[in-house]
Amino acid sequence: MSTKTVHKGLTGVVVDTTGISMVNPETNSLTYRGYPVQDLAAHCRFEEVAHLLWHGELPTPAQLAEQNAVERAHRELPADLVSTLLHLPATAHPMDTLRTAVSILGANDPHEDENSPEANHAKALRLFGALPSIVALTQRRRRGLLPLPPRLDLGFAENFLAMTFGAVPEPEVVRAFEISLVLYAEHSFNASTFTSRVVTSTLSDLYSAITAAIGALKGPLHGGANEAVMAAFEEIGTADRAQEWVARALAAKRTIMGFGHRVYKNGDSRVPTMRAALRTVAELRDGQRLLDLYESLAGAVFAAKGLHPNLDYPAGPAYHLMGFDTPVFTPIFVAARITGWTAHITEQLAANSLIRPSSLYTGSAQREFIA
Ligand SMILES: CC(=O)SCCNC(=O)CCNC(=O)[C@H](O)C(C)(C)COP(=O)(O)OP(=O)(O)OC[C@H]1O[C@@H](n2cnc3c(N)ncnc32)[C@H](O)[C@@H]1OP(=O)(O)O
Ligand SMILES: O=C([O-])CC(=O)C(=O)O
Repeated sequence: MSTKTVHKGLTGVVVDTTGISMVNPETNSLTYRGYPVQDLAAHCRFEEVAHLLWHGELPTPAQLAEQNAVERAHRELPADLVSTLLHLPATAHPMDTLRTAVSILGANDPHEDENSPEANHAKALRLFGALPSIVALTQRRRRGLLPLPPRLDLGFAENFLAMTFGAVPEPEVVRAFEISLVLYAEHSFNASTFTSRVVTSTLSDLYSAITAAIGALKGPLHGGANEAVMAAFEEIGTADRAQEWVARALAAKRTIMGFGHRVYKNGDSRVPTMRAALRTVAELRDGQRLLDLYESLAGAVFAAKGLHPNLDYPAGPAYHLMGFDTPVFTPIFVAARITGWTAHITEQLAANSLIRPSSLYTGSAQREFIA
């Protein structure tokens, strides 16, 4: 009889230390490098939060200007990348397009295999600048529109939206979008970040770690839930149908996307901030019907199962009201989480140990081979 204990799903297993963020389920709080995420969302540009995650401190004006200059220089996508992306089927999932794009950027980077902190920071900035352009291209292509050039006079969030929709929207919508980026930026050892650390631990390259992380984020139990939330809203239709829909879904043992969390059991610390951002967008974009459905479904799920919403629940409808197609929601999450992923890759390399857990064998006993 084995004395090994199986930690299914690694629940509760502490696999390493991190100085990047702290998720505290007891107090329902999340801090990035010590700062409460709500304060960062209220007061910081997303670029400042990116600097904080990468360097441990908020930037001085000079540091921010320097980082912005590099990020903006990467917004223009290489022509061969654009041409390859335009050859992918127009029906490809935008997460597949994004994963392919990162892979191509890696293959074209002569410094791909350099793993010094400086080389990897340069790659992080390259992806930080390029990802919104790839997401915008993908969204426009879905609507039969040509890609737009980047706007180098604009900040990260404004440029992202202008490249997608052709103009900068109302300042309140830009702020709501930027708040979502700050909230999505980092969340300790979630599945995609852990994936990036596993790949990094083999001393593979940053682009390989990020393509793997994108694959992990795509699943509906993780980042893909923000898309699945919209599918549920469409299925339910109106607020008055939510309770009956929940009863049927739970009776059929369906998972209700956008609810529950591996770490937070009493509510996701980011939800109130994102819910307020959703409300702002809903007021500007005729979203009362969606808001009613949001509240009614949340109430019905809590009443039936005691589950709280996670960040994907308010983010999905907010992106919908901003004008994004549902399959583009998780790619936006990627454009934000690239900051957290790359901070973790650097942290992993600074004190690396190959990540290779053990397993408890339950297959056939050893037997004789007969040729
Ligand atoms: C940004 C993010 O990635 S946040 C996460 C996004 N993912 C989702 O929204 C997907 C829906 N949620 C889920 O599938 C789960 O809550 C997870 C995967 C996020 C967390 O899973 P776990 O930590 O394994 O869940 P946990 O052990 O707490 O589940 C307890 C019970 O609640 C149930 N449960 C948890 N979440 C849900 C849900 N969304 N719908 C229905 N039942 C659920 C589980 O089936 C389990 O039921 P049981 O005791 O009868 O078997
Ligand atoms: O922490 C998790 O398991 C998932 C999550 O909320 C995130 O990655 O933002």
